[in-house]
Order: sequence, then structure tokens, then C-alpha cells
Amino acid sequence: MKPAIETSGLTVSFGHFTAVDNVSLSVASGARHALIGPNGAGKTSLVHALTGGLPASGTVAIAGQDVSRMPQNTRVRCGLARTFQINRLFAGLTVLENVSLAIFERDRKTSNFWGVAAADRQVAEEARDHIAFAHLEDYADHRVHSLPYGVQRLVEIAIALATRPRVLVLDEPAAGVPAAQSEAIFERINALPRDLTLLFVEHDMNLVFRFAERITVLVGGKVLTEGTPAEISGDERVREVYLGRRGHHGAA
Ligand SMILES: Nc1ncnc2c1ncn2[C@@H]1O[C@H](COP(=O)(O)OP(=O)(O)OP(=O)(O)O)[C@@H](O)[C@H]1O
Repeated sequence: MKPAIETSGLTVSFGHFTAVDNVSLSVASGARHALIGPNGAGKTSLVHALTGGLPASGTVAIAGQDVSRMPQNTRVRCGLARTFQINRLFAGLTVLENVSLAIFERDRKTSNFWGVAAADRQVAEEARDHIAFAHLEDYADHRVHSLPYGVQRLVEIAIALATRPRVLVLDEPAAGVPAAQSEAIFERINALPRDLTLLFVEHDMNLVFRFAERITVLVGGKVLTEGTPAEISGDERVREVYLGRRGHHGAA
């Protein structure tokens, strides 16, 4: 089976500074794959280069399809989604309305959303499916602003599911959530359907070692190494450049 994501020579530059340097990354279909590295390693820039949010040289393929020259919205249609930031949520609308809106957007029916929303049972049914996958059934009719931050982050995931992705890229999905709840968020993410490939950026090593099957370590924009959690935790170079540091995210 072709890898869910495959990059070759992926490079992102800001002027003379190279934030992502010739990265060749392969994420197996259905994998739970983590991207780690110290602050400023280029993780977020790499995510943007994958999803089309930043201009990059090199190639990106999704399930064997070259998407390198495609804009972000076309990549979404090829099955590559990333979670939306909280500020993309409509705080005054319910979870069900937010997810329904994402479905309308996918089907390009946004212009008459207000007229159709109530009537379109099919959309509501599909939205409830995505809400169930994100384990948000109990919150479907709650307005987003009334929900705890951790639950709002799960709403982002339900919205991303509305694009029917085969690959979901999550940049620090539990950021800003109290530590006690971040594990629950990862448990829910991990329980997403197995045919959905997950690539996530995460600073908390406990979460990475618990939930990732493969780990790619990025340092100075380059891939330092890639391996299983056991291989990465036993790698002296990783310890030195990353695990040995006491970063502000608490990596030990
Ligand atoms: N728009 C930009 N213009 C110039 N430099 C940038 C820009 N965005 C990021 N950088 C630089 O590129 C490097 C990589 O940044 P990036 O945010 O991708 O790293 P990161 O690994 O995600 O870091 P963190 O863990 O702190 O979120 C950093 O040195 C950063 O200062």
C-alpha cells in the first residue's frame, strides 16, 4: 500500500533562513505518527508545507497522488485535512451547527446555509456521525463558547472529519488544555477509525510515547532520525538534542 503521506526534498525558506531542510518523510497508511523536535525545529512549518499553507519546494504525495502544486483547499479534497484552530469555530453556534456548516462548506453550499440548515436532515445526520467519532454526542446541542477548552479542541477534530479526510494532521491537539485532560484528548484521537492516518506534533513526551507508533525527530529543519517509540527513547542523539533538554513544555 502506498504511504498516506510521502515527501521528498521538502524545503521551506524564509528569506535566507531554511526552516524545513530537504525533508523526506513517509507516513504509513493508518499510522499514528508523531513529529517531535525542540522549539524552532520546523515542525509547524513542515505541517504548513504538507497542507499547502506555506510555499515549499520538493514534493508531497497523498496516497501516491502528487499534491505539491495544489493549493490548500484542493489538498483537502484529496483527503489531507488539518485541524482548524479554535478561532475558526463559531462560538455562538452549537457543536452540531458548526459541524453542519463545515459539511456545507465542503459541498460549497455556504451561501444559503441559513435557509437550508434546518431543513437538511442528511447534513445533520452526517454531522452527528462526525460528532460521534469525536465522542462529542453529549455536547451536540451545546454552544461552543459554553464548552471547556479541551472539548472545544475535539470540536475542531469533528470539523476536520467533515472534510472526509484519509490523513489528519494535528498540530499540538492538546495545547492549552490542562495536563490532566490532555491524555483524554489523545485517547479520543487515538480511537478515530484505524483507516484514518494521523500525523501529530506534540511536545509532551509521555503522550508521544504512549500514542505514537512511529516518531520522526526534526532538528534544525532536518530529520535527525525516525523509529518506533522504543528506538527513539533509546537513541542517544535524541536524548542529547531533545529529551535531555528541559524545555518549557516539560520534556524531560
Ligand atoms: N513566517 C516566518 N518568518 C520567518 N521565520 C519563521 C516564520 N515562521 C517560522 N519561522 C522560523 O522558522 C523556524 C521553525 O519554526 P516552526 O514554528 O516551524 O518550529 P516548531 O518546531 O514548530 O517550533 P515550536 O515547537 O516552538 O512550535 C523558527 O526558527 C522560526 O523562528
